Amino acid sequence: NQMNAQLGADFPLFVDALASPTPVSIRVNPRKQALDTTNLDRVPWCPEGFYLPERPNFTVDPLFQAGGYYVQEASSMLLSETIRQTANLARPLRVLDLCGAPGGKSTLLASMLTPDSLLICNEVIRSRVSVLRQNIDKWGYPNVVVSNHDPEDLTNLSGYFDIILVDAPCSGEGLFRKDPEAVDEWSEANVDLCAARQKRILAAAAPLLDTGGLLIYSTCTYNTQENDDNMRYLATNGFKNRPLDLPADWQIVEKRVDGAVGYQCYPHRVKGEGFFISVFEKTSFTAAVKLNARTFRSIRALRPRETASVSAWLQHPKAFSYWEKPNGDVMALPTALEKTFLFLDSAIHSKGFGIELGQFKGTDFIPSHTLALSTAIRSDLPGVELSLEEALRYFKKENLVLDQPVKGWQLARFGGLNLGWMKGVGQRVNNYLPKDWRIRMDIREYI
Ligand SMILES: C[S@@+](CC[C@H](N)C(=O)[O-])C[C@H]1O[C@@H](n2cnc3c(N)ncnc32)[C@H](O)[C@@H]1O
Repeated sequence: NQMNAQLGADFPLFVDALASPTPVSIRVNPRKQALDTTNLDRVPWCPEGFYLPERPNFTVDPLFQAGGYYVQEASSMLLSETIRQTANLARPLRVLDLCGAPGGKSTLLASMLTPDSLLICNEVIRSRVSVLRQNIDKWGYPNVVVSNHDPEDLTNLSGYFDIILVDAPCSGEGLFRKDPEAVDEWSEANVDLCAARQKRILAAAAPLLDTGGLLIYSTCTYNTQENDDNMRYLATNGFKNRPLDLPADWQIVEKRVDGAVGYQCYPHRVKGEGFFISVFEKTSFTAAVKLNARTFRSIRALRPRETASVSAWLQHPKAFSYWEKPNGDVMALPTALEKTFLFLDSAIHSKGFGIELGQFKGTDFIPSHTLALSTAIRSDLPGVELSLEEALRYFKKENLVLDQPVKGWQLARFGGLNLGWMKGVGQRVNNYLPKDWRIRMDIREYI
């Protein structure tokens, strides 16, 4: 009934669209270009977004496992055009993705920012942080931090950010076609709960922005109790709405509420699911918190000899400083962001920043999987280009038997992208894929 009232004459088209197949779309990683996109249709509002003619099994595509692309619903890529029209992307920005897991919009944001920008990807639900961490590791950008905080718990970062994305937990009406579980979870009581929760998240996000900073509020629902009421809440609580200029042929609907405008994708108008987005600029002021941390809490700087050995794994070794955690993990921090990380180290519980390089074991250095996937790794390290069958066996964590014997640390590669580490010992090649990255499905029909 709500949708009927909202859409009027369009309602039957909307119902028909819900019964039609879900479009499949991906967004490529601009720093790991390996996928041939020449024959793919483009997502109009995102230069890296493409539609696939059908849904392949992504798990068994090594390019997907290597972070060459992310599988993302097309409407939500509207974030790309939204940011392009409202932010100055040429300068370093501090960006917070407050409701981050599983990381779709985080990886989109990472792709758009300058390398000396900071992106914090936060997720409050602890069990969802590991999938976020894994997707961020796959994407491979050194300027991204993962954190696990309740939005109300980030007051140390008051006045700190240029952009905050609140991609809010919502009633999910826009996902009814793609995800039948979203239908079962819907109830009027849940809409009430989501609307109130979103308001609490927006209220917690507001003080974290600098004056003039952008608050981007998005949901995957059509519900006016969520989208409209929260736009109204922002417009009357220290924020000025920032309209976008979207071409009419994109068929994205403008939703006006008391002079503020948000943008709604409907599945009968766009090739994508239901999605809503709006942008607000902060007009009020919140004082920043001063923390005078002079040293990191627990990591120690590596000695010059250790630094010389580990820095050789990176393409631009001088762009990083080198550190060790108490558990022996060696990390590289981008020097442009060292002061920022020092501040963050005392301000938030981070689930890792910089690049985890690996660990010293006696005279050897065991490189980490994160390093293999990082865009900062040296491009001329020894490696072996695997066939599809070998790559899938690699992801099953099998020890490969290669045509040519190899010695020492080798990158397993596919389509030019790094998949992870192997080590040649005599005739054998040991597989260093971490256990929790192993694919569990039966690969026999794909090789
Ligand atoms: C729509 S999803 C985010 C999707 C993600 N931005 C992406 O593009 O992949 C909303 C996220 O908010 C988180 N969440 C749930 N309750 C929350 C709360 N009270 N505060 C902040 N985030 C919350 C959920 O765990 C979920 O990961």
